[in-house]
Amino acid sequence: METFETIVIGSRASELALAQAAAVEKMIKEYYSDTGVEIKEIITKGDQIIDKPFHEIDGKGLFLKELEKELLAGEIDLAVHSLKDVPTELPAGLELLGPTLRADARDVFISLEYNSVSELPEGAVVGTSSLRRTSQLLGFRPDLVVKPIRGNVNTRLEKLAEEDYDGIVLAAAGLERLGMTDRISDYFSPRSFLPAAGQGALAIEIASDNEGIREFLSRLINKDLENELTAERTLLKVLGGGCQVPVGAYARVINEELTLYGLVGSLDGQKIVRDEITGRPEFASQLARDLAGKLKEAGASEILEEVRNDDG
Ligand SMILES: NCc1[nH]cc(CCC(=O)O)c1CC(=O)O
Repeated sequence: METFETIVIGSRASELALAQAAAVEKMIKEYYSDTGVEIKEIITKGDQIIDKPFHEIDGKGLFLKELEKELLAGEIDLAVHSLKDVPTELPAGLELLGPTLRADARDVFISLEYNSVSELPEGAVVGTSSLRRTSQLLGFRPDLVVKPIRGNVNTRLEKLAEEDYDGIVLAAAGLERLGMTDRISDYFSPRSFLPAAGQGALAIEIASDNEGIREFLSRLINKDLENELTAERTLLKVLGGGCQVPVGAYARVINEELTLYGLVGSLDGQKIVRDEITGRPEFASQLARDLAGKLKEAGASEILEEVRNDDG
């Protein structure tokens, strides 16, 4: 097997991205103590647009393009991303390695005054720009006012303190990576308030022709995690989604059985279709297709069609 003196990881320059790259660096060093790791910071287009919700910007792969150019040019060996920000289809010549690490997949509620969403007074204002979070929040509290909020995790926490939000919803994983879990007021159960496909997991992207790095990193891959994420991402893909659709997906392998939970919801939370499926982990993608079929039968396609039309 080819050995590497130094592996170059490309990362966005944000604090969260750098923390993710550092997690992969640490992991590589645990497996290969003699290999050096260098982190190359790259500013992406997505980092420069801060004033619009994700689903309004020419979204797909916004944060990835510059990193992908460097991968294809052989300037970096691998790029680390939050898996949930990686589109289900990648450009030619690039691929994801099997997953290695997943932090807490749950969404969390953060408030300076209230311990949970149920404690919020009628008409309270909750900050999120995610269609998936909006639908689920309004699904169990139709009286809430959902107000868009953007920026990185730190910016959103500042807005919570300075603007008129009673609470915000974020991913636990981001806060965990930044060492800020003490800000969390409440954790949503991932089986009832479904996270985004791949939430909390790190994706390692490589150039497909870089067989050396693929083989070198293959022992970092976690098989159960790979099946869980295959199930979640296949469900999202079959339902035709990216981060611009109100689709939730969450899978766990327990005692050699994989259970996949899926949800599609309208933006006002009035129509929510959810279901789950259990089977053998190695059939992850088939299970996801079957669950997508069940969700469609229950009305998911109509809901997604309406959301697309809403978007204009
Ligand atoms: N949508 C933005 C985004 N992309 C990745 C994370 C961090 C969590 C993760 O790695 O899944 C976040 C923040 C959030 O959703 O609160």
